[in-house]
Amino acid sequence: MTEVARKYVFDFDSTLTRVEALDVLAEMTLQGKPNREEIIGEIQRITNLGIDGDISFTESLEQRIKLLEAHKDDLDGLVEELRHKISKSIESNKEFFEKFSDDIYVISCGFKEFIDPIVKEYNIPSERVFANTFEFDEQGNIIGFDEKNVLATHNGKIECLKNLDLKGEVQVIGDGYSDYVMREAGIADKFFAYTENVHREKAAEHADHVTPNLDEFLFVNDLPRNISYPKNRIKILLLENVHPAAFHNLSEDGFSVELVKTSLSEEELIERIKGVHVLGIRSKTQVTQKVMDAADKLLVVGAFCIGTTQIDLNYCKSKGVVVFNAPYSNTRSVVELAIGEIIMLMRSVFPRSTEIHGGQWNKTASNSREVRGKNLGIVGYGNIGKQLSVLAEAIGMRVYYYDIDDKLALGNAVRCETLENLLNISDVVTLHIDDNKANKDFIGERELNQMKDGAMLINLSRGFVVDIDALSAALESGKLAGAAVDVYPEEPRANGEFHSKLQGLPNVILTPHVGGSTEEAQRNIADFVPNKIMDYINSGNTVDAVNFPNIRLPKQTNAHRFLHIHKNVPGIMAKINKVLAEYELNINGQYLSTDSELGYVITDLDKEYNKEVIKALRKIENTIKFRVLY
Ligand SMILES: NC(=O)C1=CN([C@@H]2O[C@H](COP(=O)(O)OP(=O)(O)OC[C@H]3O[C@@H](n4cnc5c(N)ncnc54)[C@H](O)[C@@H]3O)[C@@H](O)[C@H]2O)C=CC1
Ligand SMILES: O=C(O)CCC(=O)C(=O)O
Repeated sequence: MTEVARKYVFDFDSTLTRVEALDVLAEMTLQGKPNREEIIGEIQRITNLGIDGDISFTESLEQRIKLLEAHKDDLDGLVEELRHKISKSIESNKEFFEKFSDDIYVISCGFKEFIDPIVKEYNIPSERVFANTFEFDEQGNIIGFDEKNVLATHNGKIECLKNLDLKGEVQVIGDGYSDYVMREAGIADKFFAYTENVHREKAAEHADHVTPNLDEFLFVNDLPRNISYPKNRIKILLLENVHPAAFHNLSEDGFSVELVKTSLSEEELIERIKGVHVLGIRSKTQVTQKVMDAADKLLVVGAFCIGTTQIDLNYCKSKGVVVFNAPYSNTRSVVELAIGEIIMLMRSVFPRSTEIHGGQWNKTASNSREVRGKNLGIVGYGNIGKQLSVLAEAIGMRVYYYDIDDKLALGNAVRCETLENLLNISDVVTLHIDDNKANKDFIGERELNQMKDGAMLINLSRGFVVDIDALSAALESGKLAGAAVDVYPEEPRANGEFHSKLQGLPNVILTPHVGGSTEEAQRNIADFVPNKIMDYINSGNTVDAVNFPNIRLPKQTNAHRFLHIHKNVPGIMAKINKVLAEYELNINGQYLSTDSELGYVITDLDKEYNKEVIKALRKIENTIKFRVLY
């Protein structure tokens, strides 16, 4: 890293700290006053007018101090409060303040009485803090400020910085008007609009660079920092209206997140994927080879659902892109819908409902049966199938299941050796096989004919699993007495018009792929998948990845972490370790996880090393991706 003879001038309020100190002081001193909220609101309004340059700073200060009614004794409490309100990225980058201590200044229109003790902990001595000072009366009440101080005047920071006559490039880091005018006046060389705590449009417009946190500032200036790559530079694109909590979780961690309500076509996605590090989708978006070829920065795909066949998993893997899904978050929702549909179909509730909506009263018991004692055939005894098995038994059904794998029968469920056996005996057949493309037309004319006369079929798995022409023929002929279908061979990318051969058939429940669409499920997914994404981006963990060797790594403490993804070819580990040995790295730990095609090796090492090793590791033949984390 190059150390340039630069000077760094920081603002205090809303930059070094997350708050405006006088607002905090007001909260404290006005406690118990009946019109407290009103006065605090007024103080904040005046503060903002001053920051944006809409009233003179002296005026803003005078008005606020009058409203504050503060005392000298309140200041200790204020300092204590402020200690807990240091900006997150300032707090995590103490190393910069230590190493560049001699070049860092604070110029603030706040007050030395509370700034000095706070910034002292960041190696900024009182003599490099330029701020106002309070005036007290004999009882210690704060009655004003030193009006002779340039910082108590309009554009006082310009005057203050001019008087300092700093040598070298002067960079100002702040959030408001009084900061960017130093740059405009030509006294500072660069202004960085600091938006970690507050985003002021005017400041951003006048900035050489908008810096959402100190990580970004340190990154663009190539200065020592706590984190290898600022998270705000990691772009996340979330499609298909995923729950807003996902946006919240990922933005809270510092990532730049964009939400799109619908899925995108291949062409649209090819356009949008450029520069994106993380893509979040549900079941509609196809992540094809063409999309992956256009993805120049992609690290992770998050499927905010169970199914992953919409993603070319192997191609993602060959590009070193990890895919996560949410294998259990909506399981219960699908199961509850299946239970509801079994009952609705058996009782012919939908035909009765349609009749009465049409103004027809048709009280009848024909084609209306209890589910108790009836045979339920579950095809696919996985997470959904098993949970459905338990609930169906609880309402008195006899459960049969068929699965290609050997599965433990829960409760009294009975395994069927063949699909035909299950179809022959079931009153209701419900499909919960996985979204494997080999399951296309799994239920066709032959299978429907193997079902009992008057039986019902439920498909909550994938549309292509059932031959829709055959199903509609079986319903029209009366072979089947009803069906519930949630998934279709072709589904629209956004809400709107939709057509299916099954429309208008009696005792057929049609839903628009909402098996997993409950508030609870979407909320669960919005926690589960972002956690997996963050765990991979921040630490390299691949636990529960669907296309990648899984590894749970120990916590990275005081070390740099090299993540090397490569084709699993003979001799590659030896090459990696040869490079590490050549550069004499002090290795704290090394972890390896492989499958037949891919190797993922993680090396934790001491922070001090020759950075040329990174280039050497990237150059190793068959390297797919390489990242450094700290
Ligand atoms: N409608 C909706 O909104 C939702 C649909 N789903 C779909 O539900 C399906 C099941 O989900 P999970 O239970 O979580 O999956 P899972 O992977 O836990 O279970 C699937 C089971 O099907 C079995 N299987 C696969 N192919 C088979 C075949 N040809 N014959 C017999 N058994 C076969 C597997 O061995 C496995 O036990 C998936 O297709 C998923 O995409 C999941 C959530 C919501
Ligand atoms: O809710 C979705 O978008 C898809 C639900 C689903 O089919 C799944 O989780 O596999």
